[in-house]
Amino acid sequence: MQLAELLKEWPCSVKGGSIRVEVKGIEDYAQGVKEGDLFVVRKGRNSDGLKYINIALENGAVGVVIEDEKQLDSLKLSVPVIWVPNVLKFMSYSAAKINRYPAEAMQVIAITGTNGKTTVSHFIGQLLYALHKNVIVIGTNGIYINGVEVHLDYEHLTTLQPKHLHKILKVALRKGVEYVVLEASSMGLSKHRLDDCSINIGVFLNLAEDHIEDHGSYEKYKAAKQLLSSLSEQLVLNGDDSFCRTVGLQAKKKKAYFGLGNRVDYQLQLLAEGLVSSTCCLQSKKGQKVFSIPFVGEHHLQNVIAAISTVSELGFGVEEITEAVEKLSLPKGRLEAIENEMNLDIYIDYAHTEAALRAVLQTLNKTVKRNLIVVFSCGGDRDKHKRLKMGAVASKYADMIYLTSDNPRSEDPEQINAQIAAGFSPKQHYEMILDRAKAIETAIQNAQEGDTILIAGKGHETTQTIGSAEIKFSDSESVKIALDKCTKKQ
Ligand SMILES: CC(=O)N[C@H]1[C@@H](OP(=O)(O)OP(=O)(O)OC[C@H]2O[C@@H](n3ccc(=O)[nH]c3=O)[C@H](O)[C@@H]2O)O[C@H](CO)[C@@H](O)[C@@H]1O[C@H](C)C(=O)N[C@@H](C)C(=O)N[C@H](CCC(=O)O)C(=O)O
Ligand SMILES: Nc1ncnc2c1ncn2[C@@H]1O[C@H](COP(=O)(O)OP(=O)(O)OP(=O)(O)O)[C@@H](O)[C@H]1O
Repeated sequence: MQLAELLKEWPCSVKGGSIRVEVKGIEDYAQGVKEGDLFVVRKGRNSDGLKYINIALENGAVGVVIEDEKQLDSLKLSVPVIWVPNVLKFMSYSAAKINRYPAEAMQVIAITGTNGKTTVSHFIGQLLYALHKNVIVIGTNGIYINGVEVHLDYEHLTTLQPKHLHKILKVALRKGVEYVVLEASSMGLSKHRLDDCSINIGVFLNLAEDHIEDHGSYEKYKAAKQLLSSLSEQLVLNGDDSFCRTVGLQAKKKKAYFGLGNRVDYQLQLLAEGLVSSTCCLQSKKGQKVFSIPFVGEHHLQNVIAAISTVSELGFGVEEITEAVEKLSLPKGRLEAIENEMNLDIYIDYAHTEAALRAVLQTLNKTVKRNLIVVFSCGGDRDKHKRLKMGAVASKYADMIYLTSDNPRSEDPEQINAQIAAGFSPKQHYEMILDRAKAIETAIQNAQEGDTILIAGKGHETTQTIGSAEIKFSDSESVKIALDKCTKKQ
């Protein structure tokens, strides 16, 4: 696409060079610039793109985009210098336009909330695939087309940067994908990563305190989440959550509420709960239906009803949707059971917020046969307020707690754990083993037949960040190694 064509509908000022050049892509990482790309100068937390203009030009940049108007005069370059009021918005706009707006040709569902985004996106993906639709799911756990993970070379974020997202969507469209399910992180929304995604349905799950340091305050975090409302044509909202209700009240557009409580368009009532499944009744404008869900626990019911209502709003019948629900499975690292010969119930779960830890412990508390043992810690350099609260929640349900390390980053994990332990009840049994693999091994070694062990916080993750080093680490691998050692000893 010609630069002149790209800039036609966008407020900008241009100096120098020719705008009759072909633009192939948009890039804000100078070392990643390819011949024909526009380089976007962005001031970040650690650096300033201004320092890297020469690298971008050497790599073949055909124009440089800036946000600081003063630089229009100070930068003397051989290529056009383009001033735009907001480089993040421009990156989204131009990535969509250069790739010919692939999202417009598909149905796009974007999901936000503090907890459950990955789970609900995978549920929606699984339901649509079961209904014979081609679907791409993009989020924390990676990119999946029709349930199969696609490995691509891109910066792995929950909400992808537009420069990657629209390229991926263009390829997906070519492969016949009709539905796109995106996780909308608060950071992604506030950085305008989803501005040009033609979102058909915006789904609001819940809101709890999280990412406060990233945004500066809880109010700003809330405001970032709320941005999804204005980006979406239609909303599907959790009627049991007060923030979601407020978003719904303020939005003058088509909306549907879901929930376990009253005054919703899609209500899920729990009729009976077994060890691994629940029998539920769905009441909606489309009628009533009793069916089985292959999970127990309130948060799972909330996630299932969020997925059912979204797919129903896309126009599918309740009968076919509920049939598919019976075959749903949880994404990697979400209450993932690890089989073993020691008669232990071992689970890995991505719970790293107070609400998530409560949800998963309440669920396990229903099925635990003997002691409930929890191995966890909290991440360093962020959300310090949640440590004491997570300690209190763990202590309410756990018979034994192993405090360990969970991406301590620049903080001392011992200090992090002291802040968690401040929330424990005075009688709480606990031990601190900072080496996470060792903590997992000790928990398994000391457990007795019938015990349940929850290893919380890292879920599907494959790294542990200690200081500035990113070390390879996986909870599921560590469990398998520990089980091997313990069974050999027996
Ligand atoms: C807070 C945030 O949005 N950070 C992103 C941001 O970093 P930054 O603004 O600090 O950039 P910087 O490193 O200071 O560099 C400034 C500029 O110089 C450029 N540069 C820099 C160095 C260099 O050698 N060459 C170069 O060209 C950079 O590309 C950038 O344009 O720009 C970087 C490059 O585009 C991103 O990698 C980085 O995301 C990081 C990886 C990140 O983890 N972001 C997290 C906070 C995030 O977005 N997470 C959410 C999930 C949160 C949730 O669960 O809600 C997500 O959606 O994944
Ligand atoms: N509806 C829910 N309410 C509370 N907790 C939940 C809910 N759904 C899932 N969880 C808990 O949160 C954890 C993370 O779930 P999931 O990855 O789906 O959420 P997420 O919003 O994508 O998280 P993140 O933003 O951190 O990537 C789960 O492992 C589970 O412990």
